[in-house]
Amino acid sequence: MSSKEFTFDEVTQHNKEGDLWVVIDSKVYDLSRFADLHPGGANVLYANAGKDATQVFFGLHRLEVLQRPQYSRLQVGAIRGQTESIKPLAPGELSLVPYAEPTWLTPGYFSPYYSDNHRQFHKAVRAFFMEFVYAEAIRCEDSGKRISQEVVDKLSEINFLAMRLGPGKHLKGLTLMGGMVKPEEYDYFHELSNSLCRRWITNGTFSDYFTTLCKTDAGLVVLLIERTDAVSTKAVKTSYSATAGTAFVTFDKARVPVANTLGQVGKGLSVILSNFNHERWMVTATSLGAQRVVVDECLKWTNQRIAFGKPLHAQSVIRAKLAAMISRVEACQAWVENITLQMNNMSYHEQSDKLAGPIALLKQFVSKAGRETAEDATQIFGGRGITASGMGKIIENYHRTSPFDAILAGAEDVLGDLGVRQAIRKMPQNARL
Ligand code: HEM
Repeated sequence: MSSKEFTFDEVTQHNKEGDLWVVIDSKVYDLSRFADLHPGGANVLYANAGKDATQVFFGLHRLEVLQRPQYSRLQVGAIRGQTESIKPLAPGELSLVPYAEPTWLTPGYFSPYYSDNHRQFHKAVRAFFMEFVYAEAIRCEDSGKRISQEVVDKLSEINFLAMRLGPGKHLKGLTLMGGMVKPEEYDYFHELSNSLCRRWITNGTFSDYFTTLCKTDAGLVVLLIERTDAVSTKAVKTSYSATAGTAFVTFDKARVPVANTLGQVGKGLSVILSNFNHERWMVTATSLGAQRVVVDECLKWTNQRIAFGKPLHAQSVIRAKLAAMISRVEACQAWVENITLQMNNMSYHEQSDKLAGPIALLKQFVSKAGRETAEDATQIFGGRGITASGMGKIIENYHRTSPFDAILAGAEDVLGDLGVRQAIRKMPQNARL
């Protein structure tokens, strides 16, 4: 990238085919030779030759286009006396777009639930994911390949997978996030605060061990089955993720040591059910993180996309959609945080008794809200919301993958039913109108 400086008058001289410069956010690009290669065609570039194309550029491209090496090298200098104002977030940096972050992370707002330690922890985890995981996750989603051992090792270094199991005695003696939080102080709000970071499930195709519910003459039992020649897996293509490793697993006379029995023989179902509340809560937390990203994308897009001379948000129908999605994500956040507070203060058995119903209803509500938001966002982005690259790629991804949240750990209808049945079970005998 050149550090040369130009006046705007100098740029305006380069205004024709074969000698074509534009200014984007104070930076000067020489597109003379690129014009014929431009995916959007040469004519649109000729129409902007020698001009400041910032607005028109951001109506059609994501910022990341300019950061790709093959395009960043088209920059020949900058306009004298001006500095760039449009920058990507640094790792760990918070979005300043309204509602893109929950209030506990927004300067000037308050929360009864989080301490400064939660905030520092969240910042460090977010920075870690941006620095070490995000690029790899995107690469593997495109290729369907297993994540590298290097990233797995990085995650192990901070004991991320152990933290994903929630607070508890399994954390004893571990150094969490480089010592940022003591194992005995790690709580469900720390875990919730991780939810703004994307992650993927590695199972089936990549697993070394399979936690399996088996039917025996003595009843159901859960076994930890090691991958051997007797175990084969076949990748299953899904609409939600290439890196989820979803697989069809076949066991052919696999033998398992008695020591690999989880729980008691005949009580297998209890073992499987024992994790459900935490898993369902975790799904609501990750859905919430994704919904915030969608709000951030939609507010930016409706602000920068100019149609008929006005930003998209000049249309009341667009503002109504934004209002609905903001309200939904704030409602979800408030409910998730309330449940998280209960989890922090209840024993495992109290949680099983008092929270199974509320968590089931919460998950139903959050995943439905997510899918409504996915629909609204797709309408706002139009054709770009259904293309997997370019401006609407995150919306396309969320619209395609949000049904995952509606199914994983219990489908919406089943959870709604469970929530109400739990409430009915707890009705006082003498309750009358
Ligand atoms: C440094 C300057 C530019 C670069 C590197 C660039 C690069 C690209 C790339 C890579 C795409 C493919 C879509 C994507 O990945 O988002 C694209 C699409 C497009 N570009 Fe550019 N572009 C530049 C400037 C401009 C300008 C000044 C205009 C003016 C109108 C323009 C109009 C378009 C259009 C109309 C499309 C198709 C968009 C769509 O189908 O949604 N580009 N450009």
